[in-house]
Amino acid sequence: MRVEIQCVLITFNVGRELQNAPHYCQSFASCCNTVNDLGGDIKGGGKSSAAADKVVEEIRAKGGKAVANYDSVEDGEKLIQTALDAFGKIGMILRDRSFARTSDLDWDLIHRVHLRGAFMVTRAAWNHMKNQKFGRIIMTASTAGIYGNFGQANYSAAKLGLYGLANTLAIEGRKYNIHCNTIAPTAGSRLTQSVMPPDLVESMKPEYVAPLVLWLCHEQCKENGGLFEVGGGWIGKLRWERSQGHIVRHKNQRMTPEAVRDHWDNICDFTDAAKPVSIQEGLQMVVEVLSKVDSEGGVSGNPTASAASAVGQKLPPTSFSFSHTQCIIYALGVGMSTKDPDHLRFLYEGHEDFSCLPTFGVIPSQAAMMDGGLASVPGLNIDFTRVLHGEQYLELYKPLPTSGTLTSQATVADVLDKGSGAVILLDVNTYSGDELVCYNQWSVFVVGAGGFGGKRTSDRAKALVPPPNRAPDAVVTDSTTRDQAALYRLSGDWNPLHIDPSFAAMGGFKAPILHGLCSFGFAARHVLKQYANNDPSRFKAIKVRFVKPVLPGQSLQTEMWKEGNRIHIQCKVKETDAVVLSGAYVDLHGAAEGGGLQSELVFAEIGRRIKDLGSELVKKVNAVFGWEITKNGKTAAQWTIDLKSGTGSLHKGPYSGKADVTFTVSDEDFMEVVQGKLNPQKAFFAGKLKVRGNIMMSQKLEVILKDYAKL
Ligand SMILES: CCCCCCC[C@@H](O)CC(=O)SCCNC(=O)CCNC(=O)[C@H](O)C(C)(C)COP(=O)(O)OP(=O)(O)OC[C@H]1O[C@@H](n2cnc3c(N)ncnc32)[C@H](O)[C@@H]1OP(=O)(O)O
Repeated sequence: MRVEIQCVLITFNVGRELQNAPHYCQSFASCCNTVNDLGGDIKGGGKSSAAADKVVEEIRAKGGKAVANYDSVEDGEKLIQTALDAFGKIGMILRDRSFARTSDLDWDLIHRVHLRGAFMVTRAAWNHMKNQKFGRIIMTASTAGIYGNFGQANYSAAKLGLYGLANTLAIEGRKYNIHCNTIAPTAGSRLTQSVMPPDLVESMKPEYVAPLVLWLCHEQCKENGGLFEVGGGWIGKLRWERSQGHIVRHKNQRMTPEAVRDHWDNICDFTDAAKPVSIQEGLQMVVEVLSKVDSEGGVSGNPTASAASAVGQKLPPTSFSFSHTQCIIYALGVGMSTKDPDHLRFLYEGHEDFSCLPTFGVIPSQAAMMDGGLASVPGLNIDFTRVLHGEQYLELYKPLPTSGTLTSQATVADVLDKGSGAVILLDVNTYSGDELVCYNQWSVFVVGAGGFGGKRTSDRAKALVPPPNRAPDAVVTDSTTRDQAALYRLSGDWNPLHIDPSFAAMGGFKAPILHGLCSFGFAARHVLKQYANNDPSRFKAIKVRFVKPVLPGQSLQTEMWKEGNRIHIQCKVKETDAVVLSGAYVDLHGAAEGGGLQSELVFAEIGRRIKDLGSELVKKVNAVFGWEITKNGKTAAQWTIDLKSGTGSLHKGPYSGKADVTFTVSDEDFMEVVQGKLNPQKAFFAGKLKVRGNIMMSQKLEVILKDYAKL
């Protein structure tokens, strides 16, 4: 296509891109040209009229009209005046990028020439264009500005600044028929000829750029505000594309960097991307977002519908990698100390039985809650300054490793309206590869967020179990330290509620409070020591309700009731006698599992041995062989045994039940156990007293022997 342009053309900083233009483009010849070039060398120094004069000569030789101008483009008025003096009108401004390369430090020079220069010249021309109701402005940007280019920060910024300028000029000029477009040419120039191979410079001839400029300047061309890459005979248009994005905050909530991180993939997903062309379109999206957030309910709004919609939602899965360091920090966090030699196996990675405390099982799943996971669930508009830990259930399916990577998947199991607060139940499964390692149920109490008309109870909630109505079987008292929370938080619960006095005050506490899971860890290890010889493989599950806050430095008193494999627990703060953990229990795996036998002795044999101890201890109960254990005239247990079948029954209170057990024990050890000299639990765990068969029965024996020792 041949483009005929009847116009006044001003070129500034002409450079090589247009030096040869008159040779191939007749259109220059048909214009009235004002050719500007400062004539600098590529470092911005020097001054020569050669470049501008050469172009003027060539245009004139083609029969065109041209005048040269050698002023700096900052003197835009002088340049425009040159055009007006010569031709009496202003048409098009061509911005070329024949800019001498300079150092990064010379920011001001680059900006003055490219950005400020464009501003000055355009401003000088603007009113003339407005008056004549026609204008075509071409900003010459650079791919260095569009894409960036190593070492060209100042140049890139100035060049893309031209595009920003052009965008606004396109809007402001539209009604005066002033169009402003931007080109980013790839062309051989004074700038690039020193760095490009000659044949490439040749193929990037200015002749392959100028026709685009001429078309954009044509009065028939409607293009306005466009950005074009051009070079080597190819032209492409660029535009903005915006991903659908993702809303990362909820009503009445802080927007957190964690939420941004967790939704990064959504934010950057260009599926169904929009192509906004105006700031209004951009704003429209923000308005839509605001109305979506505002219409959200949630536990702190008026949320029946949206809170219900949160149920069943999955939080982003999280991965948690740990080594022995995290296991040890956790053990210290829940009060383990080298003062107690039994604790060494949890504190020293070189210990032959080095183990991870079972309650460490809450830590991998905690990552799923804490790191913005909970904040990301629509409908749960949680005010995190009002969050308290309400309850926790943990069940292990295998002993925890001391290092590895575990992944956790959390689901909102239910949202309850407790009047004074809302309770969010979260089920979290934690896996090692495909294998389920543990399950947690978190119960998050959001103070003051109740009263939204939701349901009060849930069959999804792990039930609390009250302790038996008797004095506890065992009590362990342990002190937390003033820095207990500061230490515990290193395991990943960075909630400022536990360390920052001003944050604690916002929640209505006079001082930072201890993490619920810290007290939980204390109580669990008390049970593990008391009833499982600190053997983590005995731990099965734990359930706890946090009834009142504990302050770091207070002493925790764990009361325990043993009912078979279930150890009921309740914790008090010793200084205040306030119950802080209630309805709680730890389930243990049966002690006898895997015990094995070397030789077998049936009840009859036990009875015989007990009988040998003396008549006060053993009596024949009935025709069937039997015995009872008494001391000081009181009966601890009555057992009967069917000699023929080798099975027996226990009669008395909680011990009653069918017995079907065999024992292995040396005479001496058995005597010591019965006489209370050897702790039955220790004997049991030391392998001196082995039980096989009905596990409940073995537990009962332990209790019977313990009771006997008490008598
Ligand atoms: C990313 C986030 C996930 C991570 C979460 C954990 C982050 C941690 O950093 C935070 C912590 O560790 S906080 C420290 C540990 N927790 C505490 O100290 C809370 C102590 N408990 C309390 O203060 C009150 O029980 C209190 C304030 C909870 C409730 O007291 P009241 O408002 O007086 O309630 P009450 O009148 O006694 O009972 C009303 C209904 O609520 C039920 N309820 C009470 N305590 C509950 C609790 N702890 N958990 C769940 N439900 C509880 C009651 O049963 C009652 O309901 P219903 O009538 O149906 O039985």
